[in-house]
Amino acid sequence: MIQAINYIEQSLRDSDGIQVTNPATGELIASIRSWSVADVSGAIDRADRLRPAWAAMTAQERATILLKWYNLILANEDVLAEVVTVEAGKPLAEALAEVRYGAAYVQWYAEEGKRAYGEVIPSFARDRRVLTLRQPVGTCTAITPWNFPVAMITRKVAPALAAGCSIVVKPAEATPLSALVLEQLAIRAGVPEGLFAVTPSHHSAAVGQLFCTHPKVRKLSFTGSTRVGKILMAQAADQVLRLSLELGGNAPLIVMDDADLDRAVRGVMDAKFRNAGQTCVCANRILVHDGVHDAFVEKLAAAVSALRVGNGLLADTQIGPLISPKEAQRVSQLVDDAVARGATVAAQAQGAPAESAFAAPRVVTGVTPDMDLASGEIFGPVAPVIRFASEEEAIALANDTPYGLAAYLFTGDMGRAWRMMEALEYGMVAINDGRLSSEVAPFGGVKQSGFGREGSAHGLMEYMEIKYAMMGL
Ligand SMILES: NC(=O)C1=CN([C@@H]2O[C@H](COP(=O)(O)OP(=O)(O)OC[C@H]3O[C@@H](n4cnc5c(N)ncnc54)[C@H](OP(=O)(O)O)[C@@H]3O)[C@@H](O)[C@H]2O)C=CC1
Ligand SMILES: O=C(O)CCCC(=O)O
Repeated sequence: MIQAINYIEQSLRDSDGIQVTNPATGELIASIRSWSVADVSGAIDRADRLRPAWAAMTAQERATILLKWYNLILANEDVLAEVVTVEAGKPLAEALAEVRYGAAYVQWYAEEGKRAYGEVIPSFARDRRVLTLRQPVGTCTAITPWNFPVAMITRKVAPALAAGCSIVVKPAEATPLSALVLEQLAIRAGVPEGLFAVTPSHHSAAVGQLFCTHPKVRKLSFTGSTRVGKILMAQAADQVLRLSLELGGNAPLIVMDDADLDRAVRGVMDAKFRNAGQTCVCANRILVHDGVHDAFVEKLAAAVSALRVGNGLLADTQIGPLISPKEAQRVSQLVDDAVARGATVAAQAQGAPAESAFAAPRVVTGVTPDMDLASGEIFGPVAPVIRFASEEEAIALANDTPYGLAAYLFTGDMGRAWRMMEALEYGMVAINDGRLSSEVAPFGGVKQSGFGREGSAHGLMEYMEIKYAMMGL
């Protein structure tokens, strides 16, 4: 932490700043500068002034700097992981995995930026030539959440910089420290100071509005709740601003009666309990075929009861706190409501201190789709189990939600896997596995989970425009 504090010294302020606390202990970690809307506006102007020189560089020159940034992130991975753990709560091993995952986006886009090819299209006339080129969108903005304080930044900033854009980022108020360290490492790598600017602010709504209305801004990329995504989309209409929205999810995880149950349990442990259930791709409803329901629940209950809950800095912790005591209370209320309506807590891990940000990992059976535990995004370590009797019913239940981000399917029949994968109305489907996130793959949703893709070659195109050039001979 001391090294991290050295990196971000300039951002540290007295008690009037943003108070960053450790969710595991409630302790104050740092008080940092909260940017005013006028200051953020100035940061956008500056990023816009620096942009043309950056865009004029070759992709290879930008790649060299991005690869330096990648190496600096890895060289400082322990520092960054500790910052992630103390500000977001996730266990140190998971924090380190996030830092490496986040760094991988920087490496990927350093390389992919060199492949932003145009086309020569067979012409519509003998005396005309038709071509396209890819050009950077311009000055971009991003708003990021607290659940992945490193990776949600790098997967927006790396493609933006690789494409030749500048970008101003407002991180979540709960987790600005990782973002500030990333910014300092980027500057050390050679990214001109201000081209990628981090502007933590108490005034999230006003900064969001500024990002949508500042005349120099050409794009906003947002990861967070569907509620805020809708506000931003409405605000962006006035400027016809380009948007990428990565919003909430309600991921089904379907276990068919021909599935390998041990594999399915491992899948739930990955897809449900990663980051204590606080990811938008976390399995939110475990749909289990009648024929294997009891056997599956028994295995899942054993695995969940054995989870070790505690402070993320302790070596054997598997489940850290939620981001705040309020979130833990909200998750408990969802479980209480389901139980009052007939559901049962079939298993619970021990060790979550009461009246804190910790929430006990639980398996809840007898859940029906009308319960809030099944219809909303839980964002906590609770696995609600819903029974079904046929493939058709599983698909109908899975698709019966306004969300469409990720879905998981466990089956031993490859024909069924293909058929069901096609029928699931989701941007991402994992078959016989609980993890699908990777810098090489396009991450994103359909329906009210948003639009746009992050990662892969598609993620670069979010920061580029196609220009069509026609030449008469
Ligand atoms: N898709 C995903 O990855 C995520 C989904 N969620 C879902 O959202 C729920 C609530 O989480 P929460 O953190 O409140 O998510 P939010 O959508 O409120 O926050 C995400 C980001 O948006 C900012 N923000 C908040 N209000 C506005 C606004 N009016 N205009 C512009 N930016 C705004 C936040 O800033 P600040 O924090 O500084 O207020 C933060 O940087 C979770 O329980 C979960 O269901 C949450 C996080 C990530
Ligand atoms: O919850 C999120 O928004 C972050 C996605 C996590 C991932 O990349 O897997």
